[in-house]
Amino acid sequence: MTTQLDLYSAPDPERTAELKRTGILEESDLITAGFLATAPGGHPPRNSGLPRLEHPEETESWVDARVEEGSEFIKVVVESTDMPTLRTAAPRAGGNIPVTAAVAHPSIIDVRGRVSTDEQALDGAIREEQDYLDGLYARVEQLRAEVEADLAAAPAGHGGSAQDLLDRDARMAALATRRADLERAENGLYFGRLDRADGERIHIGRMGLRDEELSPLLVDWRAPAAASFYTATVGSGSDVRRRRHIRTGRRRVTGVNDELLDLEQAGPDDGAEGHQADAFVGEAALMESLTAHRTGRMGDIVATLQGEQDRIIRSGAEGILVVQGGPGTGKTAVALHRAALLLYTYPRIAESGVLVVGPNATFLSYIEAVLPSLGETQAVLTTPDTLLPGVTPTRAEDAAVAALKGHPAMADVIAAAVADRQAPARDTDLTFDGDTFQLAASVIAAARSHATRGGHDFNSAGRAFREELWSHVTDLVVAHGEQLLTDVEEGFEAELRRVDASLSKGTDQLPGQVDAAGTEVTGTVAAHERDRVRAELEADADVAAVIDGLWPALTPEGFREDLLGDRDRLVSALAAIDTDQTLGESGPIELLHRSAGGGWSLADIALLDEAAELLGTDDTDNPSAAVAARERDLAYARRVLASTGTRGVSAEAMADRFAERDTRVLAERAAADRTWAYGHAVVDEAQELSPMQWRMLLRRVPSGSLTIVGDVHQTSSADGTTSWDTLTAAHPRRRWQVVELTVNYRTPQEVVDAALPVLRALDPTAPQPVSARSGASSPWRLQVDEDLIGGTAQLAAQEHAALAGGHLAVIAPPELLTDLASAVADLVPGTSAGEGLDLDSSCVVITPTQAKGLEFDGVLVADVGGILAAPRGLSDLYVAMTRTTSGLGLLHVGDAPEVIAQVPIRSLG
Ligand SMILES: Nc1ncnc2c1ncn2[C@@H]1O[C@H](COP(=O)(O)OP(=O)(O)OP(=O)(O)O)[C@@H](O)[C@H]1O
Repeated sequence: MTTQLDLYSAPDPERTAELKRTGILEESDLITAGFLATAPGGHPPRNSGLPRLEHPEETESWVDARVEEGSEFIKVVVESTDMPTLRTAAPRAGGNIPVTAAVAHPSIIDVRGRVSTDEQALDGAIREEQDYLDGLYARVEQLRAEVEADLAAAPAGHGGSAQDLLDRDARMAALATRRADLERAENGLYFGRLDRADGERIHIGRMGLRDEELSPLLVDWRAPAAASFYTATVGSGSDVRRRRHIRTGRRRVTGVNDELLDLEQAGPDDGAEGHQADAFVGEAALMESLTAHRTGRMGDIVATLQGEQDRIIRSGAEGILVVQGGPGTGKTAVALHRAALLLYTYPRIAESGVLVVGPNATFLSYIEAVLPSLGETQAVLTTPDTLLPGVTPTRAEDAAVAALKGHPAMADVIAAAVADRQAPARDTDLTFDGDTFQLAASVIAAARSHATRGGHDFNSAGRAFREELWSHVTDLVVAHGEQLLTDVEEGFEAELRRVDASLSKGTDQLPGQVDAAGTEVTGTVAAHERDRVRAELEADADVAAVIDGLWPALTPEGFREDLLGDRDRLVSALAAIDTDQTLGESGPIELLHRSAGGGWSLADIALLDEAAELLGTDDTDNPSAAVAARERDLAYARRVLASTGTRGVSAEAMADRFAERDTRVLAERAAADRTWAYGHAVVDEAQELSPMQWRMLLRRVPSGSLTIVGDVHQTSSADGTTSWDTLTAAHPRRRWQVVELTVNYRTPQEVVDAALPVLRALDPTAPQPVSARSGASSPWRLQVDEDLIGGTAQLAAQEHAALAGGHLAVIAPPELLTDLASAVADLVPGTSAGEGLDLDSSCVVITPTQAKGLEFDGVLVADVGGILAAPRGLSDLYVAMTRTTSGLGLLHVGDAPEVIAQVPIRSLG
């Protein structure tokens, strides 16, 4: 049964009196106002402490009230159900607190506490915004109809040149994009309004819309005109008088919150909240969003961005912006919104795309919907292990080997190893046609010096080197031939003289100075004869082996195998650097040598990329990419011709046009090309990257425009960054700026406080983190000495049931994962774990590394001691404890580790 409640209603005084009489409300409870609104579907937020609805389609109601200074809390009393009463976060003075209560039988909901508002003003505001929203949708419908008409009117595609077909293709693609844009309008199209002192109103939304006269109806949130929606505060000098947040559910306005920024203008009953300079922007809308259920996927926060976040998002595209921030401060959200803003603002970035790098595939699934929801598809989402097209790491590797391969000195090792492959200058013999020729060391050295002049890559320089040697060898062979001819000639003349003498008959002319093949028998070889000699030389496998061997064409993969698989080569390359001091004394040669063969590891990717950069492309040996591209173009051309019924154009001719104008979408082209120059890159969980991975990444963005977000207290990889100074110092020529986010939007203050000793153990000087809300969680710990797996699984089942459909993560050390996942799955069907983690599952069992960047309604940390035992155990524990939006349980074997000792104990009940 669906129950509809009035959108807004004042509390019923009679009913209130009855509630006081029956003791549900206390006499001292002051009820000044209460409002209800309904939105079908959904569940109460986890933080409400209310059970999930068995039939969520019945109703979900929320109460929105302004809480005045001095109030401690507001409480929602739900009569006629046995649901607990709700105590929300202690309100900030002057802020709005949304309270969500799910009511199966909503006979009455009252708000108590000192709350006040003017429901008539709100009612009017909602009607006003509903009218505006209706107008926006009318315009959207009109634009949609135009796009559909254009699509229908597009020529069927018969006949015409290949160029015409391509133009038609491009036009259809543009119309389809426009249609997709307009479809996005169904979700949160309009969310903000600014009233300026001069009476101008700006309506802000997910996209820009204009009326038929081209006057703006809706300003895209990214446009400069929208900036003050996120940043204007009382006393900030802006001319904004009122900021209004409009909450919508599809095409219906469900709530309005006003903040008056020009307090002198605000009357006492303006129906709006005053705004403190340090308060949140649109607090009611923000709190509603923060306490909503997690879905397993990140959503955009475009309606509730806060000032410090907005300033980062809008800062210019130049240089590298490092955003440091504790857990939950919105770094990921900010980085993605910044990418959307840059794509919108700078055409040159849109033309070359944005690279988004995240720590693992699960994290990419978690964030993948954010940019499309903001209308941006020109981004390539990737992880460090897929940054090198065509190479997939399949091999696990020791942390010590991985750390060694990630060390910045490996760049010198690779460079030295590459140099070692360039023509060692020693006398070298080769045999051709039964004769032995010598390439003198001095000739090889000169050719090498000519080839490396001008800073060419290894393979280009190698081509020049080999060409010089081929030419030299040809000279040697030709000279040898000339010598033979001279010898023959001299022998012939001697013979003639002998004959002359014997015949006593003089001669001054030899028969035929030029023979039939054009060879000048006087000693100079004709050009075409030289070419013939060169061709014969090149066809000689032994000669080619000697010349190619002096400076071989190399692929990065072959080079890496040759290097790591050959102890002598390693010794020689490592001799280039002071191994004791730079790579440690743990036997770098042995560690690296051992890691040869058996596929690629993650750390190999950056080494291969470094090698690829120095080696350059080897087109001669690798035509396959070009062949594959041609086949793809041909197949596509045939499909287009077949589907459009075009005659008179061959698939080959059309494919030729594709080759000139690659029809793959930008993101596809970029992802397949190692040398693609992205317009901007976003690097998330950036603290995890090794110095060698940084070199690889920075190469992808020659413009040097990057947004790097991370937290140096959450670093878990052995070769990751624990100070941004190290990173900036390693690349002094780049332009760096480090900024900080300070407020945790994910984790309630109680959890932040519970994690504080861990943070302080990591860094005693770390600033005290602040959360946006409190009162939503009571972290606990429990000693589980016997049957850790079974005990944890049981607790997980209990917690999962208590979440009533909310998302639970059990975070455990890697060695427990398999057993724990199967034990939890026995009790909680549908539990997901391991590779290919299903984020839609309401229960997951994961390691701290896998949990990076994710968030859940509740978290159970299994075996705190086991997590702390890892090389970066404190960081891992800090990550694990800060993934929750509400509940946190910590399980430990034996005495509680010191860093969690002050968390209250929960007894097994
Ligand atoms: N202004 C905001 N409005 C609404 N929600 C927000 C806002 N800022 C952050 N959040 C929410 O807070 C949560 C944490 O954000 P996010 O994952 O971006 O933080 P983070 O700094 O990357 O965290 P971590 O370092 O722990 O991975 C997300 O659910 C995000 O949507």
